Amino acid sequence: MESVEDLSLGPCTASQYLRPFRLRYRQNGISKIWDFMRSHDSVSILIFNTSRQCFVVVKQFRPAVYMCEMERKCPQNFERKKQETWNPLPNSLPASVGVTYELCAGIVDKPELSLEEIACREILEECGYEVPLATLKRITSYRSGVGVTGSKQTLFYAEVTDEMKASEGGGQPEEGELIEVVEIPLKDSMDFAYNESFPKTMGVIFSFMWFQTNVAPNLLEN
Ligand SMILES: Nc1ncnc2c1ncn2[C@@H]1O[C@H](COP(=O)(O)OP(=O)(O)O[C@H]2O[C@H](CO)[C@@H](O)[C@H](O)[C@H]2O)[C@@H](O)[C@H]1O
Ligand SMILES: [Mg+2]
Repeated sequence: MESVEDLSLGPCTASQYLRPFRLRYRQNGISKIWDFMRSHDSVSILIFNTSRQCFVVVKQFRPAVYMCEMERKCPQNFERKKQETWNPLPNSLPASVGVTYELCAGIVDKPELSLEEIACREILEECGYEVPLATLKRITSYRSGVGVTGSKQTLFYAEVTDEMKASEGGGQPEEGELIEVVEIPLKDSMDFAYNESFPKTMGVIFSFMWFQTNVAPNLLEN
């Protein structure tokens, strides 16, 4: 699917996405420190296409996932030899080890927009469906990466039909996004959720299960 080449690893000294800090504190009289990162909150959306009885999810290359595999297979690349410079990395792993299945999602980085507005924009940009704001259903919110970022993720549900398809989706090319839209038939969805050979986020697994309990029993048999 993807080709990833010319890799090199460098230090992250200033980022608009991640800001590392160390907190010193005393808890019940005991002095402690904790290292953490500030990152954006996010929204994600479980999309179900009723015309085709399938979930609409996205698939994309995630550098963080790819580099976990890199560290597992070639730990020497993470040695802090010349941390202040860019160290070239061998092209030893296929890009596919860093590709994950995810819910359509986006970071919350526009204070002037509501979470629902951000969610609707992401659905259009990434998956190509025009979803009316009022039809979006909030499922719940939860904390992710509680040891490191603790950021809040809010999960929505959107029902779409083929008639609501306005574009191919795929993300914003000007932001470098390269997203594949994938349809998972409802009948295969629980097998997919538990099949570890399809790397995926917890959001996919949880929301597919939520659907089984909360939506599937109300679907008309056809
Ligand atoms: N660390 C980084 N380095 C460089 N560029 C970056 C970056 N983070 C974001 N970007 C840029 O900002 C864009 C953000 O895209 P989205 O708003 O779709 O968020 P995304 O779905 O990637 O992650 C959001 O949603 C998922 C799913 O909830 C969360 O896991 C995730 O933390 C949250 O950012 C990326 O395409 C990229 O251009
Ligand atoms: Mg996204």
